[in-house]
Parts: sequence; C-alpha cells; structure tokens
Amino acid sequence: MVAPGRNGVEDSPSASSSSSHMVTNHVSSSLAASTAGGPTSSPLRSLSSASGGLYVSAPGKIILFGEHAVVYGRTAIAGSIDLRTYVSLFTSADGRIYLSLPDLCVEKTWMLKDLLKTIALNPDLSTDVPNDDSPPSLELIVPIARKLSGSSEDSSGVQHLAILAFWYLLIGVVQRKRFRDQQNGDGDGTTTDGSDPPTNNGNTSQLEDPITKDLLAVKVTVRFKLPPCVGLGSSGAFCVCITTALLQTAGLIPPPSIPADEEGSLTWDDAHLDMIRKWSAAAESLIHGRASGLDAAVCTYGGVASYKPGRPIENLRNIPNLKVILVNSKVERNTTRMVQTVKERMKRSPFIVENILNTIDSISQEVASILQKADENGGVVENGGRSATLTPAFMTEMDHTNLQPVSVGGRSSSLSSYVAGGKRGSTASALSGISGGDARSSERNEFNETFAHLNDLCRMNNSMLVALGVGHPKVDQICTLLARYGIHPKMTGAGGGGSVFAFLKPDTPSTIIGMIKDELAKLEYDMWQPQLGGPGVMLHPNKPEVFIAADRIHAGPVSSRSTTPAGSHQSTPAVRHKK
Ligand SMILES: Nc1ncnc2c1ncn2[C@@H]1O[C@H](COP(=O)(O)OP(=O)(O)O)[C@@H](O)[C@H]1O
Ligand SMILES: C[C@@](O)(CCOP(=O)(O)O)CC(=O)O
Repeated sequence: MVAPGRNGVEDSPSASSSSSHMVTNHVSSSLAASTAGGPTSSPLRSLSSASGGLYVSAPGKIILFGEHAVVYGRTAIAGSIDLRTYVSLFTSADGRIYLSLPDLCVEKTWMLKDLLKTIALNPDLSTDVPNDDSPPSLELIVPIARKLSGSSEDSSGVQHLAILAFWYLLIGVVQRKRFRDQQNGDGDGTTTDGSDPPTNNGNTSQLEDPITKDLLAVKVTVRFKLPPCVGLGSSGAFCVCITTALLQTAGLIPPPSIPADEEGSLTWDDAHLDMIRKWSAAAESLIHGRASGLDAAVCTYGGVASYKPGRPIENLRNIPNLKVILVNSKVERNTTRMVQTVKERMKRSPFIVENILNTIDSISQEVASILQKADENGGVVENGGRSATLTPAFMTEMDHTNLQPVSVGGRSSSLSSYVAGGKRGSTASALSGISGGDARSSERNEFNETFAHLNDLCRMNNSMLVALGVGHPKVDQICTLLARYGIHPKMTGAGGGGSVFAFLKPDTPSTIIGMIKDELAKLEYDMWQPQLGGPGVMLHPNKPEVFIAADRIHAGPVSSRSTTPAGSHQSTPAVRHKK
C-alpha cells in the first residue's frame, strides 16, 4: 500500500465537524471574509505547519509565436519565465480536504468521506481507469468533480474553474491510486514504479485508518508570483503545480532526484514529467475550453521550445541572447472566450481563417529556423546555458542536470545591436545609435539581422491575431507607443487584452528602457523584463519565500491579487470575472 503522503501531517483544526456534508464554502463570501478578518478565520489557517510539507513550483510562460494557431495543430514557440506559481501540500489528519487560493480569495473545505461515498456509488470509477500514464477521463470525472466541489454548472468564473481543475485532478489521483494499489495486491508497500513508498515523516496514523488509507485528505495552498488571466500561463502553472503535488503525494510518481537549481530543488525524469504534462494539459482544458497543451508543456519542462500538438515538445537548443520586455495591459480576460472567438471566425470564414493560421504556422517555423541559423552563424548563447537539445519525451538524466536557472542577460553587449525597424530619424534610430550602414563586422550584422527579423515577425504575428479577432484597444495603444522606439510587440497568450511582449536589443541602454517604462506607466501599464527559459516544475527542499512572506503578512492586513510580479499594484477582485 502506498502511503497517502510523504509530506507532514498538520494538526486538526480545533472545531472539527464530523458532518458528512460539504463543510465550508468560503468562495462566495470571499470579499466579505477579506474585510472581516478574512483568511485568518479559515480553518486551514488555524493549522500548524510545523511538521513541514511538500512544496512544488512551476513557471509561467510567454508564447513568443503561434498562440491560437497551436489550438488547430500549428506550431508555436514559447518559453518559461521566472515568475512562478507555488503550491504547498500537507496531508490532513482531520478527514477534510482543504483548498486555499488566497489570490482568488478562495478558502474551501470538504469532507473526505463525501469523496469516499461518491467513489463507492460510481462503479465506473473502478472500471474505467486508463492502464497507463494517460490522464483520467474528463467525461467520467468532470461531472463528479462538479458535484463534489459544489461548483455550479453555469458558473465559469476564475474561482470555479480553478476549483474544478483541482477536483478533477484529486479524483483522478485517488482513482488511479486505488487502481494501482489493487493491481499491486493492495498493500505491498511499494509505489507503482518500484521505488520505496514515501515515509510521511514517520506519521502512520493515516495508513492505519481504513477510510483514509487510500484516499487523500490534503490541504493545498497555491500562491502566485505571476499575474493571473493576462496570458502568462497562470492556468498552466496552476495545473502543473496541483498535478505534481497530488501525484507525488499519492506515490504515483517517485520523489524527484534530478537537480533543478542551486538551492537544492529537484525535478523528475522525463517519463514522469511527461505524465505530469499530460495530466496538467487535461486539467487545463477545463479552463481553456479547447486547449492545445502548450501551456502545460512549457510550465512542466521550462526552457524555450517549439511545440506542435501531437509531437514531443522540442527544446530550442541555441537561441540568441533573447531579451524581452513584457507589458501588462491589465485587461484580464478569459482564455476560453478568446478561443471561442477564433472558433466562431473559423465557422464563419473557414478558408480565410485557415490561411491566417497557416501564416502564423509559417512565422513560427521561420522563427525556429532563424534560431537554428543563429547557431550556425555564431553570435548566440545556448538555450538557458544548456548543452543539449532537449526533446523532453526523450530526455536523459544528464539533460535534466543541465536544467539550471538561466541567465540570458549575460552576453557581451558589443555583439548585440537591435535593428529597430523604426523610421529614419525616429526616436528609435536616434536612441539606438545604430545606423543602417553600421557594419563593423559581419558577425555583428548577422546578429542585428536576427533581432530585426524577430521584431518584424512579431509585428506580423500580432496583425494575424488582430485579424483573428482577439485584439484590444489597449494592446493597440501599447503597440503604437513601442513602435515609436522601433519595437514591434505582439500579444502573448489568448489576447483580448492580457500581456504584450517584445524583443529588446540586448544593448538597449537602461535609460531608454526607463523612458519606455515611464511612458507606459503614465498610461497605467506595468512593464518588466522577465528572464526567459528557466527551469520547469520542481520540488523545493524548504518552504519557499512566498509562503514565508505570506505567513508574515498573515497577522496584518489581507493581501489581494496583484497584477505585477512584485505585487506592487492591486488588481480587480477575482469576483468581477463573470466571463
Ligand atoms: N492566483 C490564482 N490562483 C488560483 N488559480 C488561478 C490563479 N490565477 C489563475 N488561476 C486559474 O487560471 C485561470 C486563468 O487562466 P487563463 O484564462 O488561461 O489565463 P492565463 O493566461 O493567465 O493562463 C483562472 O480561471 C483560474 O482557474
Ligand atoms: C490561445 C492559446 O493558444 C494560448 C492561451 O494562453 P493563455 O491562457 O492566455 O496563457 C490556447 C492554448 O494554446 O491552449
């Protein structure tokens, strides 16, 4: 039998109820809770976390090229960014399941025995189980997840989708664990891959409990460093974190062993990362409607990669010193709705839309070949400092050892100039100090050319997205502003607002970056420079800072969602999402 958790078990809340009904639904009263002392009154928060827990994080992402087209099977190029999402997971000894999403003002608890009962009443859950690593059946599990979570059928707000994805994964993990335990002779003490079962920090109480021994009473908290609902992969990172934490807790994947950063964080081997990716992609499809799987892949593996549905994600081995800026329009939107917009256009004008998608596909393919060409011509740094081409489905242990945090800004600026593409005598030309005739070395010219090319392709891709109907006036305003500097950004993610990214020439003086930032700030847009291509999902050896900081803040005023990585700006309350 597999232990229900390798993580610590927290103390039970003092006011424990033995009701077999759903216990507390804090979602609907989230804002009221905030004003009335909020999360501090949650049963979850009254628990001690002295015994430790399991901490997992996954990165956000930028789609460089190919969003929407990738939903229809075309190629996309995307990379992870250094804004991560963190989950903490404890097993609970009080027979309750807890979900805390402080950024969304969600605090929910359910009784584990309700899950148990439902499983007993659904024989299909015992028979309709994939015999491999593929994700649980959405068709089978989602109706059960809706019922158990208490989320209403017609609600599609951010909280509902996050809760639904959590429940889909939880039921799926429980179902798979029971199935594998039965196959293994119910209690042979090993995980399905033959590794030792997690020790649960020496606490065996749950193992001895006949009800909970094969079910998960978990307490899950998710904290974000990336702004939600603006195209930076918050849903992908969320699903990857929850999937990983639950699979790990159930012993369905072994503890990770591959170093992922200098702080002792670890990641999993390729087979288990692939399982995480697949389960996360299924969960994310509940949030995205029709999901391509791109977000889940990038948030799982990290790096910068080319992705085509149905094929293994292909890590781009050599990339130029890509420096990007991200601008948050602060227009939060719903990916499902944007995907639906494109679908409707496709229905109305299939021939035109197919051609637009093919054009986007050509852009992505050209980008992939530019990046390879850049390798041949020199003037590049290897992707994330890695030395191998990584096709995650076939990655080796050695490859993973190279999945270290990336510094993309370290290259000598003497090689890097950005042909801004601005008008002659425009702000950009004047400020960049680059003239068309500047050809001190052919290598430098090649490098300039690479950036000019990418800049131009960004403009084209953005126009195609506008043609698909996912533009937004605020995005247009940002594009117009940056064009004065010769920078041509594009929407990243589903569009309809959200975020905009652009390549920046690596030697752009900080004064210019400051000017751009100030201009954007006057219009109330946030701008920052994320690091591109860092590590994917990982298990942290210690409590991440984001939880320590939250503990500190806890005694003080309740924080609300932020739209910037540093949390310096407040965003609209999550409850305003009615899309
Ligand atoms: N801070 C958060 N906590 C929990 N879930 C979140 C958070 N941010 C986003 N999500 C989940 O991700 C969904 C947003 O996904 P999506 O519309 O695809 O935006 P994005 O482009 O950021 O991925 C939300 O509906 C919610 O389910
Ligand atoms: C529009 C799409 O291509 C990307 C959506 O990205 P995001 O949810 O906005 O981060 C959808 C998908 O690939 O599943």
